[in-house]
Amino acid sequence: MTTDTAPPGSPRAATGDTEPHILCSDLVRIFAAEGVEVQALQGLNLSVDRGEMVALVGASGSGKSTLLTILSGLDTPTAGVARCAGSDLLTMGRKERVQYQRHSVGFVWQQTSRNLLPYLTAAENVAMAMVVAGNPTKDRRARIRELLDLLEVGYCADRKPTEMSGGEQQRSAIAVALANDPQVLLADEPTGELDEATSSDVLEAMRGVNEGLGITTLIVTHDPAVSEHVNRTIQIRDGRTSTEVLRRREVDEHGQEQHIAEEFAVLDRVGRLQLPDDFTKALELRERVRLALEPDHVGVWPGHRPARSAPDAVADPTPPDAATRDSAPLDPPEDRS
Ligand SMILES: Nc1ncnc2c1ncn2[C@@H]1O[C@H](COP(=O)(O)OP(=O)(O)OP(=O)(O)O)[C@@H](O)[C@H]1O
Repeated sequence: MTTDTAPPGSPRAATGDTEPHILCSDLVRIFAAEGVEVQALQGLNLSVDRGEMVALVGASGSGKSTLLTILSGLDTPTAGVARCAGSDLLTMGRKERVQYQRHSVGFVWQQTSRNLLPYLTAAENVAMAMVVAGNPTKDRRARIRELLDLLEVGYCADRKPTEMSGGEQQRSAIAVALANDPQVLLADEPTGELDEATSSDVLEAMRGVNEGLGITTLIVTHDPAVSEHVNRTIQIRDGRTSTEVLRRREVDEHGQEQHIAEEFAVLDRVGRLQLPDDFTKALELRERVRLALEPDHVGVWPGHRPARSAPDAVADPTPPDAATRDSAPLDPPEDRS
């Protein structure tokens, strides 16, 4: 277990929780297929506080679905730490795993056919999730109505999936995922099969659920518009978290509300970080680089170019090639892809 201190002002600091609601530390998942090993997760670190809504983005094959499948309890990591809603996902036994899947997490998949049984209505689909989890029958009808109304699909209660639009199906799927009051909602490309306007509605519905019920929400997506609906977007690259964009609102000196987005590189416990592709390409950084500690930043220079004024960039931290890249802001990940 790694220790983790809640940053001041974070939801965890406010609630006094000592542990993030989702915690992955040096998480590894290796798949062996036809004698070849694939390292889908290569020491991934992730910390999400209770009540946060976070988007996970990244290129195809970067490990997003692998991570979500582990967090949903459907797959077991090869090594590392993975804890979610108080459960240890590496050591939990079969019985605990079933309880975890039924009560601690709710899941929404991209394919509506995987979320809803086609021969049941929306209300029956929610009821089925409750029955399977052994939830008491008392007040079940009222609870189903309440959930469908919350997702604004109360009028679809008696409709089967084929009688609903894609957006209505995904909203009903969210109601199913919430049937047993999970602490964490996980969604893998929930808007992957929807058009832009419907996607926005579904993401807004998820935000409503996150804010209204306080459910910690993690969404894997390729949808660049997701950034408008979450305060934190984490990019995964090659099985590791690489950058994070944090968004906040501020009122400027003219009383106008400003939306501010800042991108950060993720630094892990042992000091590793990933430089963005466009940075490494711009300076032809490869294999090894020169580093220098400055009073308020760390300089990085190409290792293959000779430093004109000094053979050792650490001894003389201002080689002429350094230019001013160290102060260049990172672009949002979606803008770079
Ligand atoms: N069951 C499996 N067996 C073998 N390799 C796998 C398995 N599942 C995933 N992988 C491999 O692990 C890597 C990460 O896959 P993953 O599905 O997590 O990526 P992703 O970021 O979700 O991609 P996409 O955005 O295309 O869904 C890929 O190289 C993939 O081929």
